[in-house]
Amino acid sequence: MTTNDAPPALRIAGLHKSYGRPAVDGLDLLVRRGELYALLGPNGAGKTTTLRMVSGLVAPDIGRIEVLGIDLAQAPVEAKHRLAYLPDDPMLYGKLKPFEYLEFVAGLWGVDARAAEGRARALLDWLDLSQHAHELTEGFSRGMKQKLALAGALIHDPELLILDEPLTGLDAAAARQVKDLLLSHVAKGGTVILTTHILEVAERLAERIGIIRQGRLIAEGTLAELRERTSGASLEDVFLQLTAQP
Ligand SMILES: Nc1ncnc2c1ncn2[C@@H]1O[C@H](COP(=O)(O)OP(=O)(O)OP(=O)(O)O)[C@@H](O)[C@H]1O
Repeated sequence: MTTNDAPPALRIAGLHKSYGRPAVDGLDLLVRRGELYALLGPNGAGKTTTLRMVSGLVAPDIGRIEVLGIDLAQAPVEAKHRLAYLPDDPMLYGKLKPFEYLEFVAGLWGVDARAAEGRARALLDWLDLSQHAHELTEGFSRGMKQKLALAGALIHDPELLILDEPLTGLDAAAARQVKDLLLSHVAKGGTVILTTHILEVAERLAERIGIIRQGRLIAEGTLAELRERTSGASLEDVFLQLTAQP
């Protein structure tokens, strides 16, 4: 099977989830392998709920999710092994040091200890956390915790990386490190799906952008394609036009 025949990184069809009112309301989405895809939408549009369903943390009411061609409902363990999900409020274990945390996460994924050690070192170096290797994470700043959680998400080298607001609260240097890491993941053939309210991030990083409103995909394309659909000059103009009520 060639790469072109390979199933997409993510295929979502007819996805619904209601909490009394619909949070996700008939969502269809396709993300190709090797793509960096940004999912945008106003507050409460259903972005986090979608990502949580794709990660297997929340069960859909109706709909189908395929991760790299694997049906999440039929083979949840196999599908979840191929992805990593970084929530916007990741949980770390405060009494662990960065290496211990990464070793622990690697163990959960069944990564060989030696491979995990090398990978942990490389990730901590990349994210500029090596000088804090001997400190407990409970003393880390929010940005440092976020970077360590990202390292944890990458420790088993997932093909599909799903991130909810990965750059919120990071300073300029940390944001650059994280962006470079995401671009490198994609350059190596991995896929990244992220949500962000920082439109500049989507503008600069994403190959394609999907905009959801009230649980449905209302527009999708490259920035140039989205601009063509509207009279917007910037992504902010496009976003505000497309998501304006009603
Ligand atoms: N566990 C839950 N229980 C009840 N309602 C929920 C739950 N999770 C999400 N919702 C509701 O579903 C809707 C979509 O929420 P969701 O968090 O997916 O939106 P979002 O696009 O990620 O928003 P934001 O940009 O503000 O993070 C909202 O109305 C929210 O209140």
